[in-house]
Amino acid sequence: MTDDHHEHDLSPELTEALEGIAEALGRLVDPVTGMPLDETEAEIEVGYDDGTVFAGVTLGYPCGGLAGQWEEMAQEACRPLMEKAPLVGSELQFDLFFEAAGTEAPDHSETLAGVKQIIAVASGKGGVGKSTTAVNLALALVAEGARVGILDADIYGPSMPLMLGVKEGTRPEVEEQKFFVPIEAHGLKTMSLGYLMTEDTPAVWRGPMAGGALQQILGQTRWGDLDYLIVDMPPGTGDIQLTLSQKATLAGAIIVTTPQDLALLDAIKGVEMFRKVEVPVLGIVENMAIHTCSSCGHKEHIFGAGGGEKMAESYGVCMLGSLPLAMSIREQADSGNPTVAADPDSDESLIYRAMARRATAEAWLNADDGPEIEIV
Ligand SMILES: Nc1ncnc2c1ncn2[C@@H]1O[C@H](COP(=O)(O)OP(=O)(O)OP(=O)(O)O)[C@@H](O)[C@H]1O
Repeated sequence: MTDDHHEHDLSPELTEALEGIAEALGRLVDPVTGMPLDETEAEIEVGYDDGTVFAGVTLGYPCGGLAGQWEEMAQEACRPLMEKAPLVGSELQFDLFFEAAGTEAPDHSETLAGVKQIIAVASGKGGVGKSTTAVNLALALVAEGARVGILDADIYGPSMPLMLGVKEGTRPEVEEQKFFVPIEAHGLKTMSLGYLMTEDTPAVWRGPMAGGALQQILGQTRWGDLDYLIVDMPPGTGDIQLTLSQKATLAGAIIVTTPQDLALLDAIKGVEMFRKVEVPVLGIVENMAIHTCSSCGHKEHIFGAGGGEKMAESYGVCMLGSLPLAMSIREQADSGNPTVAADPDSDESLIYRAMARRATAEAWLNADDGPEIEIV
């Protein structure tokens, strides 16, 4: 697509050269999806003004961490054209943009109207590090350039207030007697059952009532404009999880597992549950997969290597990545400053960021194929 802003003053040679630039950009292979831009819904815009070629690529997932790589790829692909008449002597200014695809959700309440995609983070069983992963993935999306909210729907142990360093006893503001205002932490809009529970209430929220409570908290929070709302689901694959998946129009689900056989079997149940309700599984995260010895740095697959990968392959889902069992991940989460917020360029943070890009890229590709899924 050629920007027609200045087209009337462009010579036919210049117009042709700019079209060549657009074509060269269209052939670039997106490092995250592995697809040439031409085969995706990426938008390419090219314009020219006073010795500068302006080129922009808009992707459907946030990708700020790869902006430098894109710049190099674009400059290299366009160089042959930039070195030839009529562009020789001009400069190429390249910009990478992001625009999340919206999920059509006519049944959504007004509070969710500004939310483009809801993504669930789930696990087949408890204790695999689902909440830690959900929080770090949400922060990773912020680091990549998205507006993100997170709903802690873990009724059995809402750990988010602690993990995000929200002071005990902080309660969300209530507007018009029925809307919660999310609490901001580390650049995220957050809402948790933990903000509403007191020592006496947990029992009331659990069990059969929980599904309704979650539904209510999801719909009664004024999320505002968000690219992604991450829902940290309760562990397991029972009725509560199913209800939430059916009632909210989910753009996709991410499943967290550890590499042990039993956890993997439970993760398979998770994949099957989402498939049953036609929610696309965006991928599997393998957590606590490798142990690094804190004194000698030796790395070991304590539960055996490749379990998550094999499972992902045999179920036709994407393996988003593996996280090590790392003292830093636990300590940072437990002290209210999760890894990606504490050190966005550490090795572990880069893994979370790559996984976040890949998962949202999957959601983008899914949004392209055919009709939106709507379950009521
Ligand atoms: N990769 C990791 N390395 C080290 N510790 C981790 C890692 N991931 C999570 N943990 C730690 O494991 C514990 C359990 O994690 P978390 O609360 O995220 O699990 P969960 O699956 O959400 O649990 P539940 O289902 O009980 O809510 C926490 O103390 C957390 O800090």
